Amino acid sequence: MDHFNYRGERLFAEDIPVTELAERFGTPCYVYSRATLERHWHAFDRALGARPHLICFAVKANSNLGVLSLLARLGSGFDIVSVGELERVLAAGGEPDKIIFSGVGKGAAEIRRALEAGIRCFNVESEPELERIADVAADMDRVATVSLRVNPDVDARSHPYISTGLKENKFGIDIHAAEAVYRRAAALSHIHVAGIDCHIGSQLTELSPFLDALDHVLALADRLAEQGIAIEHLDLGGGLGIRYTDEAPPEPDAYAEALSARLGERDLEIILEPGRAIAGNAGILLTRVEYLKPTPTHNFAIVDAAMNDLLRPALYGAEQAIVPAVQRAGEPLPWDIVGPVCETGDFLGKARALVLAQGDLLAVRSSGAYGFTMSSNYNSRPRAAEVMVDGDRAHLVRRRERLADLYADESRLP
Ligand SMILES: Cc1ncc(COP(=O)(O)O)c(C=O)c1O
Ligand SMILES: N[C@@H](CCCC[NH3+])C(=O)O
Repeated sequence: MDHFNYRGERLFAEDIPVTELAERFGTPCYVYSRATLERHWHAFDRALGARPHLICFAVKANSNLGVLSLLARLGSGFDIVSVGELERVLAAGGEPDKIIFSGVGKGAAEIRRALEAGIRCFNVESEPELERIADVAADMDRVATVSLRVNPDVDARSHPYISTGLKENKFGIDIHAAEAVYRRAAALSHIHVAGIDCHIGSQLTELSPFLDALDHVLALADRLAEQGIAIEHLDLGGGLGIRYTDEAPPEPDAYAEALSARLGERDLEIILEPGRAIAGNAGILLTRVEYLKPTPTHNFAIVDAAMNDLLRPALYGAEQAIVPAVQRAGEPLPWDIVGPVCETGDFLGKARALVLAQGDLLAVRSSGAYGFTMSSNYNSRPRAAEVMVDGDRAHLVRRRERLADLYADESRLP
């Protein structure tokens, strides 16, 4: 049995034809491969070998309970950015002491709930956040373990919306200001300083920005050690890219090897927070062609999935491969694959050379990360179903929303 991989070389879990999945579960529909998710998680875990480490899946990439529970059973940790993600991880059976809480805007109630649950560490993104965590922890008579997320001013060379490590970005604490904040943290009685955290962006296709950032982080760790502030772990964030079309990102092995070479004999636990590299090429979005609409300038294939289901093309101009479930003979035409939403930006792909007919089933590849999690009810469209394929079986891990769900919690004016 073979499935997908980072390079997206295989499309579907072979044991079940996607046509059957579409019949059973309807379209649009997200389909995930259990074997691929597991293989990708193990690839990171194995890559770090005997070095003490924790792979914390970035929940924002895919927060389906089926996906999270599968990873929890492998022993995965989780990187969360909200109390909503925390509750999902706990509901999926994730271990609290393997949860890392990132994000620039943690609310007091979120901090309280995370402390109550017993998470492993807060990645602190500003001095006022540090003070808030200390206050909440003092109020609860707990000690909060923290890392400071530093901003090393390194260009991830990714899309500007998903680059996070430049000094003009809102993320992290300027690495030059970080020492003073560490000194403050070390002096707070309800704070335990454990690590340094750094995440410079997503969909990185080269190693050098990661290594530049690591150099800055290691230099900071050395300066802190001189001041008596011992660092136990380095959290290097997520960000390793995947192949959507023709990218050739490094594999986890190569990444880990380069990290290890830099780390040498240092006694530091490594935490990684991969999201996309685990889930991206473990999922596809199935959609059906509703209408073909050739016009004098463009051929539009109107499909039943839209920007509310998969936002990446509209938001970032992202290109994801789109392939028909059944290949038709004939001369390909350039088709714009568009959804029913009332926006010109509602497209899944542009000028794709395909032979199409009304009713055809298409798969948008590499949709397992930042697909469903970024979906919305725009145009009052119900969210798609999510299905997990496991060998020759498939089960629904989230049903398609019913129309009544869309207004169940609203009320008319009295
Ligand atoms: C703090 C943090 N950790 C981890 C991730 C996961 O990133 P990726 O899906 O690129 O691995 C992100 C998103 O970029 C993030 O902001
Ligand atoms: N949503 C983005 C990635 C954001 C990463 C979150 N820090 C994408 O689809 O590429």
